[in-house]
Amino acid sequence: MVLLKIEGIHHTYFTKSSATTALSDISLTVEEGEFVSFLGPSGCGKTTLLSIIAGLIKPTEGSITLEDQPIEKLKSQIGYMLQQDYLFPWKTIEENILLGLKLNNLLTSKKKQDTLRLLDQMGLSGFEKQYPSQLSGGMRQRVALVRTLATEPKLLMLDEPFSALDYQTKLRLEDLVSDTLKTFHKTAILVTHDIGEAIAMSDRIFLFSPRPGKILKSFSIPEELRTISPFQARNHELYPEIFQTIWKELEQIETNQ
Ligand SMILES: Nc1ncnc2c1ncn2[C@@H]1O[C@H](COP(=O)(O)OP(=O)(O)OP(=O)(O)O)[C@@H](O)[C@H]1O
Repeated sequence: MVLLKIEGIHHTYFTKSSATTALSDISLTVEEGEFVSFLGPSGCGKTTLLSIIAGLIKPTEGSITLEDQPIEKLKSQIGYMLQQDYLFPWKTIEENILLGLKLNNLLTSKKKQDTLRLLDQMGLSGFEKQYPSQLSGGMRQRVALVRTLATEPKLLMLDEPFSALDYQTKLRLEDLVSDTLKTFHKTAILVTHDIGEAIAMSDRIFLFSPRPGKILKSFSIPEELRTISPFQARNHELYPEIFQTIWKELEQIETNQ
């Protein structure tokens, strides 16, 4: 079933003296439970597209629907995990993860129990009363994931959520995020510069051209990789071949620039 439908998106930023076209003719669909990645050169409009999907920017042209309804009406159904965790430093971990539920008047004792159980599943039991500054970067990103999942969003936007982490933590977190999203059958869009991460985590990858961003190609990841963990996928015999194919496409893009 199609969850997200993007049709004919164009976007131009206008300032007093200039007009910058960031996106041109973007159309795609994302199925419920699917994990897709946006991969492309810096400045090709990936963040602009995420902001449009999130309903934060109105596109110059085109439409976006979530379950056939205009996205503007469904902003609360979208969850975020960003490069920075944006946890409130003066609130405890428990207060941070329950904040979204509280603000949306959704906090019940059952929801609280479910959210604390999720924190436990993330290996963070015992840290409820601690403050973000007492946790490592990887732990804070796990807290951010619990906070995001607590409100049960239909669509998750992951904007380079692992890029500020050290390599080992990043690999571990990729596995944890992938496993959690599969368990909850969540739909997600990942923006990344990391080809390996996109291959290891995604069902499909959309490759963007330089600005104005267009979708040049989409790659469907073979089932053999999709049914194993990202770490295992990075070690699968099919992985280097897919990596090479995407690498060559990106090189081609640079040559044509
Ligand atoms: N508020 C704005 N006003 C004017 N131009 C903007 C604005 N925001 C982004 N742009 C321009 O639009 C283009 C796309 O920017 P965007 O941040 O979406 O790209 P990106 O692919 O996410 O980049 P990166 O990978 O470096 O994060 C860039 O040329 C950028 O300079």
